[in-house]
Amino acid sequence: MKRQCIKIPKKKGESARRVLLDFEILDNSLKIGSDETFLYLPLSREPLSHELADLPAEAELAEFDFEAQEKKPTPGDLLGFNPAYELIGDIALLEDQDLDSQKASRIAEALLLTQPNIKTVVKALSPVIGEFRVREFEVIAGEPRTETVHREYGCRYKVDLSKAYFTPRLSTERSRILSWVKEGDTVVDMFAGVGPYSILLAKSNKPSKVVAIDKNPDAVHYLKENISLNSAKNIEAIEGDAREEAERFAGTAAHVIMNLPHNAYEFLDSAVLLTKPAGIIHYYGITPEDDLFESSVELIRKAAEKAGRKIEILERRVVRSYAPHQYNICIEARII
Ligand SMILES: C[S@@+](CC[C@H](N)C(=O)[O-])C[C@H]1O[C@@H](n2cnc3c(N)ncnc32)[C@H](O)[C@@H]1O
Repeated sequence: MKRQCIKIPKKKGESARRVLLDFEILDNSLKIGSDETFLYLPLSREPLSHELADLPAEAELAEFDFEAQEKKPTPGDLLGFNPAYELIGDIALLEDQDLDSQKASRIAEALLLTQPNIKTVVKALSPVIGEFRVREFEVIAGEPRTETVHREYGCRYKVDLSKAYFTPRLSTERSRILSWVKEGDTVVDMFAGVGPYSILLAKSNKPSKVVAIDKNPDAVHYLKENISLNSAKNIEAIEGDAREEAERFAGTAAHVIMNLPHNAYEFLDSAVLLTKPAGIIHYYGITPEDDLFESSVELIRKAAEKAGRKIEILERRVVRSYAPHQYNICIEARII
């Protein structure tokens, strides 16, 4: 099957393969291709510019007709059904809190047997709750821990899932926000968690400064560790309440990221305060299907009007389905 790939002279093939593995963009379901001079390394997605920059200079994007790898047994082959799980670093998370312990153990065993990248299987004991948006877990099998390192777009995020929020499900969303940011912009990430938006943005070298705020001391502990793990520059990690910190950075932000979907509306005054003229708020919400955007747009408009400003809605989109008839949405609003 024809696929996009990295074409590289054979003598540089191994170093290119390692870079692609590191960024998790080598498609392992396909056999690496070759001819007399070149290797063809299949890609699982379009590489970002900083990922391409890390490849040997001789690397180029190309197309190649690949053969599929021989099929290894899957968890579904052992179980007779495909188990639902989320992979965060080397931890597989079974999200169904109603899963009985016998079935959970069978799934865990099948995952550990067939997926060498999984070292621990945990089951969620609660939904994401509280001000810090964390959940409780039970380790079902494997190494007894809830800390892991997750790789995303060439960045590494260390996180203890029982202490700070993290989900890989927003990875596409994070790269979408990256596409909004321009050279020299100041970005304020009001609810930064362990840093997946802030660090990706800082690593792109586009913003002149990223201010990453979180109230959860554990999240900020990992945020700081992740800043050094990724050698991210021009980023300031702040443990504090976004509302209070907004005073300090008033009028500076070209972009304000509000990734606290259940409560972001309570912080709109602060987000407006943060924006410089024509700055953009990236507002996340959880909304019902019969009012996906209208009420949220009104809340943004009211917060802007209170500050004597106007809004222009640039984009609105459904990020993902959240619960029956409820959606995680994002609105991009320019504050004029
Ligand atoms: C849904 S999580 C998002 C984290 C991160 N943006 C991500 O994508 O992984 C929301 C974060 O907001 C933080 N938070 C909640 N209230 C806050 C406040 N008043 N000020 C700053 N951070 C807050 C929580 O601790 C949590 O880490």
